Amino acid sequence: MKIACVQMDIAFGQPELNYRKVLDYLTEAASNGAETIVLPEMWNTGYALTELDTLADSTNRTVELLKSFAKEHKVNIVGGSVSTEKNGGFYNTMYVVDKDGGLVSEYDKAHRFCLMDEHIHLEEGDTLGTFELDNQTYGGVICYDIRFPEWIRAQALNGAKLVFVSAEWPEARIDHWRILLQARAIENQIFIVASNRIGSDPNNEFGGSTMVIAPWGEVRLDMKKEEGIGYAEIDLDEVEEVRKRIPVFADRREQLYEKFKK
Ligand SMILES: NC(=O)CCC(=O)C(=O)O
Repeated sequence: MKIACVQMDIAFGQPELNYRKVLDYLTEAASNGAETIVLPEMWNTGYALTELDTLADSTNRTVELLKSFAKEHKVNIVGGSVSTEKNGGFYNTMYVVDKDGGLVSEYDKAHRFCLMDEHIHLEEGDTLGTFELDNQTYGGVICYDIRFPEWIRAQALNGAKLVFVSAEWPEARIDHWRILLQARAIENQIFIVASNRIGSDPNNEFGGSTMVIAPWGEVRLDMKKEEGIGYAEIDLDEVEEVRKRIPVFADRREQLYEKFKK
């Protein structure tokens, strides 16, 4: 599978500019033969959280855009995340559409990041975020979620051989980003495909380092701070090869862990 990761700057609080830019990137990736395209976190508004009442997507605009693009270009899209308004609150929502234009996942970020005020402005999600594309199970999480190993493990235990990550991760902690992503790949023996933004907003400079990491831990793509699209070829059979080499999942002792759970 040819994967395209979009690493872009996001215009703070300016959805019109961001929708146009994302459409251009989707068009470029599809014309270069991508089968699955991955976008970063909160790409419609950035972290303009105090303005969500006027800026968040409350009309299904993002879903309609992704669905029609996917169907026309026969491409899967892991639509990063966008700020949404639904059920009387605001959410940080990842939409995934398949190449027939079907919505296969709507995942709301489960862990709110207080250093960026998410706990004040956003509701938390409570679904797992696994989904099916081309008869394979995948996982999807958003940024801060990667600090919770049990959350990614839950996705792996539910069959995800690859977990997509969409992020707005600041440069100040980019070493954590890189190490955490590699750890999540190695401990779960899965692919991690992670798209982060670059540029800055009034509060943070963002660190890029969009990466694809293989189940043995090798970095197959690292975009550093370059704006644009990074491509990688992925063969999910590698997951089984690594699990044969070191049978972590067969050796897990679930009952032992339950015994000492606090
Ligand atoms: N947007 C986010 O969730 C950022 C998470 C982050 O920066 C971290 O250190 O964790």
